[in-house]
Formats: sequence, C-alpha cells, structure tokens
Amino acid sequence: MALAVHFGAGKIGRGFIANLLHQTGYHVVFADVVQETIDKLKKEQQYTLFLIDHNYDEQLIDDVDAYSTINEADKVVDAIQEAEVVTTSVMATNLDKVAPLIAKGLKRRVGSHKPKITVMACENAMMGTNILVKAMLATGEITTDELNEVGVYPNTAVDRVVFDGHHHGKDGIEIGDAYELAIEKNKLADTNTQPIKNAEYVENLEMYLQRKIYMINCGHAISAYLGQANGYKTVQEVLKDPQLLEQVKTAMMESAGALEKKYGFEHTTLVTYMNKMFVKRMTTPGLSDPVERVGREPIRKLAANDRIIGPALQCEAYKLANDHLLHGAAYGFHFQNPDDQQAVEIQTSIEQNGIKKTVAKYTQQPVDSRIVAVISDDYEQISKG
Ligand SMILES: NC(=O)C1=CN([C@@H]2O[C@H](COP(=O)(O)OP(=O)(O)OC[C@H]3O[C@@H](n4cnc5c(N)ncnc54)[C@H](O)[C@@H]3O)[C@@H](O)[C@H]2O)C=CC1
Ligand SMILES: O=P(O)(O)OC[C@H]1O[C@](O)(CO)[C@@H](O)[C@@H]1O
Repeated sequence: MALAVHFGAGKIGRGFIANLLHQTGYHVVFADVVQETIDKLKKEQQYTLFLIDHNYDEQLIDDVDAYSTINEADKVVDAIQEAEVVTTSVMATNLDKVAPLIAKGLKRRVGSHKPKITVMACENAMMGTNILVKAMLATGEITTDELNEVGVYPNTAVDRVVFDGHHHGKDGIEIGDAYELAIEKNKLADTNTQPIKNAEYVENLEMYLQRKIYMINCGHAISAYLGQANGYKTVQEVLKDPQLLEQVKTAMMESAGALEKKYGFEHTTLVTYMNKMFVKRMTTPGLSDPVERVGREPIRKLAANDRIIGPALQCEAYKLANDHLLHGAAYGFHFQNPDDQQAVEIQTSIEQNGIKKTVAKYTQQPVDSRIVAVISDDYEQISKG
C-alpha cells in the first residue's frame, strides 16, 4: 500500500490532511513531537473524527501509524525514503524544525530512481512549501539539484473548521463539512495525476491563497484582537456583537477590494465567500473558539505578507481604503496572552522601544511610513479608551 508521511498529528493534521490522504488510499504515518499523541496513535492504529454538521456523528480513520520525531527520527527518515507523499501541518513557525528530518529522508532517495515524491506544507502561510524548501536547503543536508531530482514541492492553501472534541465517550477531532485544500497544479510531477484526492488543483494558487489568508484568516484574527479588547472570550461572541461584526466584515471587504483589482475576482463572489466561508461557518451553533487561540502568534499574523498587513499593503498600492485593516492591526498590537511568547515579545518591545518602532519592526515597514503612523496613532487612541 502506498505510504504518506504527515508531520503534525494535530487538529488540521488528523482532522483534514490525513483524512484526505486516507481517502486517497495511503497508509498514513504521523510524525510528531508529542509522545502521548504518538503512543495513542501507535497503539490504536486509528483515530476518531466527529462531524460537526451531522450531530457529531463519528468517522473512523484507520490504517495509521505514528513515530516520534525526537525518539524515532530514524524511523521517520526510513518512512520518507519509501513514501509517495510528505505533508506538514506543524505551524509555519515550526517548518525549520521539521526541515532537517525531511531533508534527510529526501537525501536517501537521491540516485534511487524512485518516482518523484510530492512534498507539501499545509499551513496558514503564504507559499508555505517554499518556506519549507528554503529551510531544507539551509540545513546543508541536501542541494537544490538533489531536491529537484527526488521530488516536487507544490504550495497549498488550507481551510477547514477543526477542533479538539470529546463525544460519545471518546476523544477525537471535530470537523466541518466545508473545506478547501488548493494545490499548485503546475508544480506536480504529472499534471494529470492527483497525489491527494478531493483536493482542488489550481493554476494560480496565489490567487486562492490570498483570498483565503487575506479574507478568512484576516477576519478571524481581527475578530480575536477586537474581541479580546472588548472583553469577549470567543470569536463566536465577537461575531454576535453587531458593531464588531460590521467592523470585521468591513476590514474583510477592504481586503476583497484589493483582490478584485489584483486578480479580477467578482465583487459578489467575494461577498458570498465572506458570508459562507467566514460568517456562517464561524458562527455554526456549538462552536466556541477562544480569542487567544485564534489570535495566537501575533508576530506571524502581523508580518508584512500575512493576513492583515498583507492586504493593507495591497490596498495601499491600489490606493484603496484600508482603515479597518489598520485598525485591526492596532488591536493586534494590544493583544495580550502571557502564555504566547510572541504576544509577550510584542508587549515587551512596546515597553522598551515605544509603539512606533515596534509597529515598524513587526510589520516590516519603514518607521516613517503612513501605515506605521496610522497603526501607532490608532494604538494610542485605543490605549486612552
Ligand atoms: N486549526 C485550524 O482551524 C486551521 C489551522 N491551519 C494551519 O494548520 C497548521 C496546524 O494547525 P493546527 O492543526 O490547528 O495546530 P495543532 O497545534 O493542533 O497541531 C500542530 C501539531 O504539530 C506538532 N508539531 C509542532 N512542532 C513539531 C515538530 N517540530 N515536529 C513534528 N510535529 C510538530 C504539534 O505537536 C501538533 O500535534 C497551522 O499552520 C495552522 O495555521 C490552517 C487552517 C485551519
Ligand atoms: O492557525 P493560525 O494561522 O494561527 O490562525 C488561526 C485560525 O485561522 C483559521 O485557519 C481560519 O480562520 C483558523 O481555523 C485558524 O486556527
């Protein structure tokens, strides 16, 4: 049976990517750092999904195995040597940590004349697989020529509602019906084949990736940042507040304006996309998603090409309004969570260097730029209450 190795047996790993790999017919081997997760998957060789849109009915995913990337690194490398597909869902910030093992596994294939392996980062990141490839090259383990000899590296866009859940006396992952896994078609070894079934193979991934990250993730992050400052605990509470919902939707439509200009999306298509894939999905009865989780890692989320500043810069380039995006960013600089290293780092930077230098540093914009001035002034206004 064909083999797939998936790094990150978390919510997206088990709830989405491995689920599709399993549907495609692969024996899925997870690689993760958490021993408890590994032990459970290894022992049971299966796991449970709960279908949110069908009264949390159970779905069993069998024929899986798991290895620890810490204690069983050799087994992970062996598996990559034999696999047809390697995927990751470990958070973009951890791609440099999984790169050495993936590079080792790929190196073993050099000269073997095996069919090319498909390697894909399935993360919330702009061109995540490119980030992984860069990280593999930085290890010095493998060269560009060797990478190209043994594999192909399509980028992806990943979207599905997934939560940890406990139903019918079991732990598992809750999943929504609606999903999007868009894969860069022109990077496949053979554009007539589909390494993962039930995914969408697209010519211009950037267009879909930006629509997803600059609208859905953008609205989600801004909901979290506005919500925390307004005393809400979950994104669902935030989206029930008509004033905040309007602010979030306006920010999303600012992003949409730039996407329409850049890629020619129809305005009505993007309005429907926002209402169906964001408002309706995120307010599904029963969902309760803490603002701390949704706003997690604000340094990543406030970076120049990510979900808030990315579209704000595109609006700037097209001379379109971006006030609500920048307002969301200002709230991002207020985001507090003592357990989130990145939130702590931003607050420390504000204390030590002031808001303007902090905004310039994390948005990667010149300190005298309009964007930095607007966010910083807005931040100060918010602080005054
Ligand atoms: N949760 C969601 O609704 C969505 C998440 N995403 C993206 O999917 C990715 C995964 O997110 P989640 O599944 O929510 O996170 P998660 O925290 O549930 O899962 C991440 C998994 O990666 C593992 N991991 C971390 N570092 C590792 C390493 N060095 N080696 C091996 N395993 C490692 C963790 O132990 C964990 O099991 C992220 O990039 C996220 O932005 C994308 C769309 C939706
Ligand atoms: O996973 P990230 O990039 O930290 O972003 C937070 C959230 O964004 C979404 O992918 C979609 O809005 C969530 O489901 C996800 O957990």
